[in-house]
Amino acid sequence: MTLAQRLFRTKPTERIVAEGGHGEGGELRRTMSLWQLTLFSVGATLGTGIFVILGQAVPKAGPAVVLAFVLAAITALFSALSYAELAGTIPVSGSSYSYAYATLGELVAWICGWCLMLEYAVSVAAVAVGWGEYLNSFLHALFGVTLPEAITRSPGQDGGIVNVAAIVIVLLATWLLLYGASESAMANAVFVLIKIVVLLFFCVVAFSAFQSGNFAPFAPMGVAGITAAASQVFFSYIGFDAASTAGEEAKNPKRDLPLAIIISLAIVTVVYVLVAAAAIGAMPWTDFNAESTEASLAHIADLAVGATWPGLIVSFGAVIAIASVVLTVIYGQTRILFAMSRDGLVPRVFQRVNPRRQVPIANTLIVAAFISVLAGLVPLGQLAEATSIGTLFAFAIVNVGVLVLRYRSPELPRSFRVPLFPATPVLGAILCAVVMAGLAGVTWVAFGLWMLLGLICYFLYGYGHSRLNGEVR
Ligand SMILES: NC(=[NH2+])NCCC[C@H](N)C(=O)O
Repeated sequence: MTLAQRLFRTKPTERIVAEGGHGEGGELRRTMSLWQLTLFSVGATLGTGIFVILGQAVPKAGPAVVLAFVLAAITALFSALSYAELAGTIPVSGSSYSYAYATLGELVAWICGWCLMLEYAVSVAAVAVGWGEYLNSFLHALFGVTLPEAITRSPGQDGGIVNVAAIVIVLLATWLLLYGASESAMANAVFVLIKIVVLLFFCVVAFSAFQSGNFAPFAPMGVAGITAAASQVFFSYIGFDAASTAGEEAKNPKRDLPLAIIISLAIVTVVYVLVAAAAIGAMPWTDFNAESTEASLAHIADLAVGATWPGLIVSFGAVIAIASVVLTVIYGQTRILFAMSRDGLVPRVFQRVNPRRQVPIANTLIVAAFISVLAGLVPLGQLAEATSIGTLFAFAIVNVGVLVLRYRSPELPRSFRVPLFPATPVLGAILCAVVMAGLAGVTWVAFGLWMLLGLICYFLYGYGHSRLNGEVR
């Protein structure tokens, strides 16, 4: 087999599907229903983006931040449709990694899996840091005390030594995941309902102090401001694809995965646009401070009512909301590694399943340890951007994957088809590239280094251990 043949060999779709659910030592269990999958995706999506990043995006676009949310949603929608098609065709746990393996070959699949580590593991670390801030705002509103900065901030942020709060939430989520996927999904469902109710509560409170004058001038920074804000808030939409990592634990994946992906994106978009409009209506945009990572929604709720209890409720909602992001995204990361391990591209320990719990225990513990170190020690502002660039790259690959699979295997049964093919996936890939282009230069450099590291790992390990070695396609 030549080098090129090895790098671009694909794994047959039927074989990927047939291997679904099987791990070493045990099987994953199919327990998740459509609504659990939908809440899983909402759980992985709705979090720091609206509770923390909204406050930082407003100064970029002014009241037109509402449009920035719509623009980011449209970008996400194209990719969501492509995800839906591939998730319905190849319903396994590896998400875009597995789709790339079936369509674009082993090397691209590896690169995609490597990007997913930015989307999942690295983003959890970023999100866990936001959790500490809302925890403090909650404790402050309830008891008038806050935890010392030394243990709620990362080194490099003022006063931070180790972000113990971020580590604690990662460990709590891990503990729940070790219990089992269906227990985790149940807990997540409760968390998601709480966060949606709290955000609706915020809307009611903020709309009660609504000043339509706050919306004029609507776009003080012009179109450039809106697109800059859209690139930033794109982070808040990442996660609608989380259901695609649960393909091997879904009861009826072919029907439910596409639906879960699209419904969750719709829910999240409506909530974001409402919350953004309510927030601007209640507080003049010039009062938002880009530097502050302070619990901005809680502050607005307090202002709107002139009391401190609304902020207490909002902070509580944020603590729960962000916890559910941490939970679902760690889950996703473990299942992606599970799929990669089954293909031999990462060590076998990641596919070992505990037969009693039906959970990949060692895998979960390794992932949790890695994320804890990252969350505790790395200042994560920039990591959020690294997450976005990696995610957009993976999304672009999914869009291309739809095109390739339609031409190469038109006969495959597809439970969902993107409308207006081929325009939709082509536009989807272009939009990803456009948003990527809007990210900062340092983010690109970091991304380049990350990719280089990934290639080194692939050639040192995956290339030689791939299960496809010895087979040519
Ligand atoms: N793969 C993921 N779902 N990562 C988490 C993304 C962050 C999430 N959208 C938030 O706003 O908090």
